[in-house]
Amino acid sequence: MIPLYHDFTDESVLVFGGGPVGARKARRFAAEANVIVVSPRFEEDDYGDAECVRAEPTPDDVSDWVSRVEPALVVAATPDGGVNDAAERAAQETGALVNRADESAAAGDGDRAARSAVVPATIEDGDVRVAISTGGASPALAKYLRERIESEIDGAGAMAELTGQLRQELRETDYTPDERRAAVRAVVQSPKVWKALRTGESKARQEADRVIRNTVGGER
Ligand SMILES: C[C@@]1(CC(=O)O)c2cc3[nH]c(cc4nc(cc5[nH]c(cc(n2)[C@H]1CCC(=O)O)[C@@](C)(CC(=O)O)[C@@H]5CCC(=O)O)C(CC(=O)O)=C4CCC(=O)O)c(CCC(=O)O)c3CC(=O)O
Ligand SMILES: NC(=O)C1=CN([C@@H]2O[C@H](COP(=O)(O)OP(=O)(O)OC[C@H]3O[C@@H](n4cnc5c(N)ncnc54)[C@H](O)[C@@H]3O)[C@@H](O)[C@H]2O)C=CC1
Repeated sequence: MIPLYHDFTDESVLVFGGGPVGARKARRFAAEANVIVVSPRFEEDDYGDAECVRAEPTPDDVSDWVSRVEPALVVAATPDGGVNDAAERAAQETGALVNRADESAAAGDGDRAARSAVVPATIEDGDVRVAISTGGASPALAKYLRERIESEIDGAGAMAELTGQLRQELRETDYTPDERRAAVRAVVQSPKVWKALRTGESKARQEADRVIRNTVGGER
């Protein structure tokens, strides 16, 4: 499996099953996509901005839903293997991606359905995103690693913003490409800049300018 970041803006995601798992996926995708959840019951507190449609499709009904909604991604999160199988087939027939919540992807690439996608454990800090998958083998491990890495990358979004700005500014100077690279690397490695970004106690920008001066000399 190869990780990709997919932009779901203006796309639809069709979720079958409104239990805890369907609701979690709905919340996740509704941050960006138009999400429709089809389920006979909706007992969770939060489905994000998803549209919840009360229905209990049989396996035969599922492809009609998929043709009508034309989703980019189908999520199969019902406890009914027949419905989830039908959702997977319908997704494949229409060219949509499919995420099965009920079936371990641990079996290995050979046994995974075509067009199948796994939802990773994700950490977001501004434009910085870290996604962790165990290839389906151990979701609990993906969650545990996510919790550990979360504290590691505190401030990364702010660091991305700061160094994004610095990269632009350095392009306008007479520094050579090698010097520019060294300057940006020194900033992202600087414990003082990280500390300034995390605590807001001192000015991160000033600290970064100091690091750049120490690395490649004064203004040019
Ligand atoms: C294949 C995959 C398909 C998919 O859903 O995309 C899948 C499948 C299954 N999960 C199961 C169980 C659990 N899943 C979680 C949690 C998460 N599961 C997520 C993803 C994935 N789960 C995909 C693979 C990801 C990878 O590659 O690692 C996360 C990362 C993302 C998310 O879902 O949002 C989210 C953590 C989010 C976070 O906290 O950051 C917990 C932990 C908990 O709930 O505390 C448990 C209980 C402990 C355990 O079993 O490990 C079962 C057994 C069900 C049963 O026994 O009935 C199956 C089915 C099977 O394995 O057959
Ligand atoms: N991927 C993951 O992280 C996890 C996956 N699972 C798997 O995902 C499945 C769903 O998990 P939960 O939400 O905890 O299950 P759940 O049984 O609590 O909820 C399932 C939902 O599906 C609905 N449903 C039943 N028949 C349906 C149909 N024909 N069409 C549409 N909706 C229907 C039910 O009304 C219920 O709202 C489980 O059966 C399990 O195999 C379970 C735990 C974690």
